[in-house]
Amino acid sequence: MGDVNRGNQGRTSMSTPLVDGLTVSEAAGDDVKKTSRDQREALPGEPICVVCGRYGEYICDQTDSDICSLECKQTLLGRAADTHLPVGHPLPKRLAATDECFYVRDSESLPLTSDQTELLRRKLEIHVKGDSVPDPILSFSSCDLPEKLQLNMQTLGYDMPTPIQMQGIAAALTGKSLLASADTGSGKTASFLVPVVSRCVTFRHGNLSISKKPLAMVLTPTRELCIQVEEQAKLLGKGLPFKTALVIGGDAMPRQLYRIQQGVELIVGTPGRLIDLLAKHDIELDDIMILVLDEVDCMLQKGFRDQVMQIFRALSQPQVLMYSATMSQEVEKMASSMAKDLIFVSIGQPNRPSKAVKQLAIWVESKQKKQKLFDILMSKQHFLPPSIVYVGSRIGADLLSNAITVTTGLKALSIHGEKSMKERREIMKSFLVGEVPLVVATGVLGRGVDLLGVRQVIVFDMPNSIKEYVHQIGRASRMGEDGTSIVFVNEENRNLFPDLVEVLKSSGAVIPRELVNSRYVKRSFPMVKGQRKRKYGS
Ligand SMILES: Nc1ncnc2c1ncn2[C@@H]1O[C@H](COP(=O)(O)OP(=O)(O)OP(=O)(O)O)[C@@H](O)[C@H]1O
Repeated sequence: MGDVNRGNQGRTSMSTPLVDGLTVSEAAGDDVKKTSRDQREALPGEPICVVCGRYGEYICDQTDSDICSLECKQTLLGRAADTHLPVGHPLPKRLAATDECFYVRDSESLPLTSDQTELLRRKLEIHVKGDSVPDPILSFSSCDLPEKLQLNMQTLGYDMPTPIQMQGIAAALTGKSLLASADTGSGKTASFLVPVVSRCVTFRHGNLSISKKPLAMVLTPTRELCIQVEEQAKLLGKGLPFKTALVIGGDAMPRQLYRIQQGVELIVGTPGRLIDLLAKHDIELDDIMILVLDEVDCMLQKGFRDQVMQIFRALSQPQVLMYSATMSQEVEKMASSMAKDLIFVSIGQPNRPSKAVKQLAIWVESKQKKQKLFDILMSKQHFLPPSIVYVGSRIGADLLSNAITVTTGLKALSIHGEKSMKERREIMKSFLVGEVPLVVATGVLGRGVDLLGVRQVIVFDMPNSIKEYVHQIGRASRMGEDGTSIVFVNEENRNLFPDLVEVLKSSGAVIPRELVNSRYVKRSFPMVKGQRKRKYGS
């Protein structure tokens, strides 16, 4: 039978082949859980089922994965059979079901009553604003996505939608424009790519003309993020009439142009290179029906805003999907002016760091920062590679990465906007495959990039805004997995003290004494009777 008991967890291997009627293995006993519904939720520290996230009571003998029931074993084996992930692509991730009532199987996906919808939104902290906002979807199979797209999603391990996907996909599929915010690492990319792929494929199937003008465009602030979004779009659109073109600086323009001329459904690019391309070549954009602004608050900031608006004006009133983990009223205002009848979606509280990242703020004078960093990197207890160190300048990144290697012997590489695209790609690759344990980066890696495996971020130079800090430490956790961040702070960062204290407080992190006592921070401790009032402010 090949039964296995794993340590003191008392779990058994599930080795009986699953056939109709579900024969039960002797080892697993008569009371083996047949469906995931029969299984309880996992307690903290217990193994979880790789399929549904409940208690992983058994070990699948064929894949060695934790599973909760015969039903999930069957799903797992079915998935393994048609999984053809590209080389180097991470294995599908585990997503823990957070609420049993809401993650339901497809056959049970009946429309919700309005009370249920309200309860669901309240439980998952889904906030919506706008006219005729559709109900969130409960499963990917409930919203008429092309079958091949659903298969591709399964291959990627997307079994259940995350809250932003539940509401974002439902809203985007109506064709309405959307401004959405949700935590870093919570699945926003698929939340816009799934409707993009679905709408493009449906359009192509319904319009058999020979013209293959682009139908959708995704704009992001950095080349790294564009590369990643395009890669994900390719995986989702595999086997479908869905081709993509990557339009970023540093790569040869003729090749990019050639791809577009051959016919693509989606263009992913940075605004600068796109404008360059559009100015020099005749690219017809009149079929573009969806424009995505990823990291929208950054894209509508000075620096990008004019370029983005120039591109927007060249399109014929597309659906606009705008996403970020951080928002502001100004962004809301601008977004409303770009799209009529906008739907607003936010999950949890905007502008707060992911709760999965444990933050540590350390007060360090600027002159001591390097030594402090070396101490951390040389401590087995505190250095948790692979890690990213964020600095404020390109030269700073080069100097610090060299100093790290010389002083600690660790292989550290720098990545920033002055390096060639070839170099940037190679560094990213060696970092992601584990050849390099540490990367020292500027803001080019600060937003959006999904650095699977990274569980530690060290913010060596505090960025210019608390929002960038939220994005940077967000690299330490994807899909709610635990991560840690360390930030060095001193008097030079006083402009950000009030915001930083707010963010640390809201996450339950310890606030350094120097910050608590700083005159730049408004203290909210009650005054003791008779105590003299202190003045705060600059
Ligand atoms: N439904 C899902 N089930 C399992 N994994 C998912 C699901 N949706 C997305 N993921 C994975 O979760 C990870 C994080 O997703 P993503 O990069 O889209 O986060 P994000 O919200 O855009 O974060 P950021 O704000 O940092 O850009 C990715 O590795 C992605 O493949």
